[in-house]
Amino acid sequence: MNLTITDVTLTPILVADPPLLNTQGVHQPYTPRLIVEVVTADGITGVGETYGDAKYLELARPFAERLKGRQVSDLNGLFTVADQVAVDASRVENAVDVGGLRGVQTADKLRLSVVSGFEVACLDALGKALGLPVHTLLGGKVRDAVEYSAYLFYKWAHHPEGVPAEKDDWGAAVDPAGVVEQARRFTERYGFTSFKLKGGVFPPDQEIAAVRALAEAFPGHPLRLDPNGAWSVETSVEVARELGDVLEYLEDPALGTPAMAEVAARTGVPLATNMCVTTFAEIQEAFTKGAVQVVLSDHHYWGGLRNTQQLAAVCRTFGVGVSMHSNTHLGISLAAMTHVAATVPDLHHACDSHYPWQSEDVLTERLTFEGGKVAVSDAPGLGVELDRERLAVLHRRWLDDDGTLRDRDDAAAMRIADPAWVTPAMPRW
Ligand SMILES: O=C([O-])C(=O)C[C@H](O)[C@@H](O)C(=O)[O-]
Ligand SMILES: [Mg+2]
Repeated sequence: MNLTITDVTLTPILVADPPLLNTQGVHQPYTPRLIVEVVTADGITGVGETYGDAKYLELARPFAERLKGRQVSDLNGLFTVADQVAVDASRVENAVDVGGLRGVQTADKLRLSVVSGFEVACLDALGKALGLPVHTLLGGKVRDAVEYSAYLFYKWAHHPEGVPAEKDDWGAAVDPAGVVEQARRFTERYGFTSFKLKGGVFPPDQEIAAVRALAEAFPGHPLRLDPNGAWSVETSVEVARELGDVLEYLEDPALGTPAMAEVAARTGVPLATNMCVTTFAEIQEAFTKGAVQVVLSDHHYWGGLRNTQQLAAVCRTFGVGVSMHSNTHLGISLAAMTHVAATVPDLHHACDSHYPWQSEDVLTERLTFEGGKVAVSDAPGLGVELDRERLAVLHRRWLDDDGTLRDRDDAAAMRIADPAWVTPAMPRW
């Protein structure tokens, strides 16, 4: 068996995205992703997926060059390679990530997000070469299916008039009744039993009313609300007081570890984060201050599936819960999330996934949710197959774009509907 990497292909694509609202603005009609393929000397191809914005692409290209001649099994070496790739200072100075939804941008965060795509591709190739599923390479699954939550968004019925976009059949959700209707569709289509509402869009009293309506429609089901740090400490404490009896956790109510610690000290509602703890360096302060009770891991942020396991071990050590965060992603990443989640012993919360919002994919067969769960594949590697025709179509869309959609910009998308829109100063309420 020859595990030497002989070729690496990077395919940036644009995938359809519905008009989902968050505190920064609204999703653009198409969003960039990067598909990574590594090929071994034996002709085995492994696939990975990560962010596709220009700042990731410009790191992924020199990274890919350095991989040729290395072994797909040399996963630790990926971090050494990442350190050799220079990050342009302008990419990290005063910059925020994912439209401001992932905290402050750093060179490390950029590098780790790139490593994650390659690590998954290497694990897929290695698994295929050995005839073993990725979860076995990670030490073995402790469950046969991974539970996901319904990721509810306030949304418009369609993108603004005149903007080229794919249609979606979810309808609008801009009030409590719309949110409950969307939740019903999620349960009918996918069987989800827990619900997360993306907040920070409307004033808190309206979002409290939406969560109350969900609690009434789905009594006893786990509920979460995530305003992406849009509230002051006082507002966060007030919302926690109002919704404490129905929330499984409140996600990033306030921005930054000190504010989260203050909120945590003043409420009994557990706080979750994918904003103030997104790297190992941020753990110590947050955990010693008791700022978060649940960390939402994300293998793209943390540098891959093995780092996600390490994060879970640190959380376990400190008695902090762990679950999973999601941005827009396709089936390769859902498969990767499912493999790693299957190996984490104490995963007590359903994971987030945007996948139901994605009508397009690059796989020959979409992954499915049964009873809100994705079955853990025992096929070699990730257990997914690339649909090269679809990949080519979505890449063509990326090639044809004049640059406006190649970098995610929720504020720019919002300005099309509301020219006066400026990214809100935080805290917004
Ligand atoms: O949990 C979160 O904070 C997110 O999922 C961030 C995402 O970027 C989401 O808010 C979105 O895509 O609008
Ligand atoms: Mg969040």
